[in-house]
Order: sequence, then structure tokens, then C-alpha cells
Amino acid sequence: MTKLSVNINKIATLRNSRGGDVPNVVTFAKDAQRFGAEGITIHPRPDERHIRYQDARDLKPEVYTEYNIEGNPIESFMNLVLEVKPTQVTLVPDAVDAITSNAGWDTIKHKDFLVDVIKEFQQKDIRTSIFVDPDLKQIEGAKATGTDRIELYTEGYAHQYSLGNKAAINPYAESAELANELGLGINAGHDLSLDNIEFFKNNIPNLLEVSIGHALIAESLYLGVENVIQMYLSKLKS
Ligand SMILES: CC(=O)[C@@H](O)[C@H](O)COP(=O)(O)O
Ligand SMILES: NCC(=O)COP(=O)(O)O
Repeated sequence: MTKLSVNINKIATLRNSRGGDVPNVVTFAKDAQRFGAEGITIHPRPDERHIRYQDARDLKPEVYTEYNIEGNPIESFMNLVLEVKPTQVTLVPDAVDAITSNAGWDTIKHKDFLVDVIKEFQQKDIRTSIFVDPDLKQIEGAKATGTDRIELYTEGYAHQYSLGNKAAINPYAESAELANELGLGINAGHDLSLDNIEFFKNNIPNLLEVSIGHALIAESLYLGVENVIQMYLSKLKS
């Protein structure tokens, strides 16, 4: 069954906008789990524009589902994750000033680096996932890094789906087929939404987790958080 991990970056964006502690990130994470979320995802960026490193620490005792911390494995991020010990770490090759995540790893060019980083997390029993484009050579490269899972970067699918181009699923389905053959776990994320999630899930065999934030929070402004989480769960379990 595909698990729903709610990315709460945008809650921290709203909190930081007024300089106080409203909405409280930890309270939101507890409520999201109570509403049915099967995981909480955060992406503490170096500039702490939304999730702060201290949020990662404060959330640890309160996340009783799956705790996923995403980020570029720079030294400060590595130290934070090794300190907090989440369920899973998802490695993302973001530039420091990236407005959002916008590409997967070059798993061939960065193989040696990824092998070392992944080993360090796995030695602490932290499950690893690496953010990749739906490119068969990159999936093969991901296997060579020793990672437990991949996270398929789904912005391309989401954009094309919104234009009515359902064939955009094809590279993702082919990548998933290869990942399954290689014994790689499959996660997915970025720009997934209530509109596009069901078609995606139905075409990706053994999809273990989707992490969703931006659309889920935007949809919740109109439909309510509990209702939206339940709607995602219904689409994922259908
Ligand atoms: C890796 C990924 O695609 C998203 O999880 C990303 O973390 C979103 O980051 P922002 O919330 O900063 O856009
Ligand atoms: N890994 C994807 C994620 O956590 C959330 O991405 P988005 O839904 O905010 O685009």
C-alpha cells in the first residue's frame, strides 16, 4: 500500500512570515497524523527559509508514523540527520539558492559520494532514498549507490498531466518497472496533487510512499486539512 507522507514545509513558511510561532509546526504534524497522515516529511534548507534545524529536533519525539527528512547532504544536514535519526533520509541535489527542488541526482557522476553518504546513514539504521529523474540510466546508477529507495521526481509528470498529456506517465512507469527488477524501493514526490495522484499511483507498481506538501496545503485552504488528507488516502487506497 502506498503511504501518504505530508510535507509540512509550507506550515513553517506561514509561521516564519510573522516571526512568531503560529501556526505551530509540531502541533500541525501531530494533527496531520491524527487525521491519517502515514508520515511527516520536512526539508530543512541551509537558509532555513521555512523548516528550521530546531524544528527537525522538536518533531522527532512527536512523529510516531514515518519521519522523512529531505535535503542536500552538506555537512550541517548530515550532522542534523545523524543526530535526529529519522525513519528515512531523502537525498536531494538542491543548490543552496534553489527556489525549490528542480532536478534529480546524476547518480553516475556522483556515485562515489552517494555511496559514502548512504553507507553513513544506513550504519545508523536510517533508511535512505535518493531523488531521481525518471531516467533508466539514473535508476541503474541509483542501484549502484546502495540506496534502499529512490524518490521519483514527479514535477514533469504533474505539469504534463495538467496539460492533458497522460503519456507523461510512461517514463515513470518504465523507471518503476526497472526499480522493481533491481530491488529498489519506490517513493515519489513534487507537485503531486488531488488531481493527478490517482492516475500516478495506478501506473506505478509497488509505489511505497508519496510525499506531498505544496498542493496539499493549498487544497486545504479551501477544503480543510483533515478532509484533504482523507481524500488523498482514499485515492491512494482505491
Ligand atoms: C524534494 C522535493 O521535491 C520537495 O520535497 C521539496 O522539499 C520541496 O521544497 P520546498 O517546500 O522548499 O519547495
Ligand atoms: N518530496 C516531495 C515533497 O516532500 C513535497 O513536494 P511538494 O508536494 O511540496 O511539491
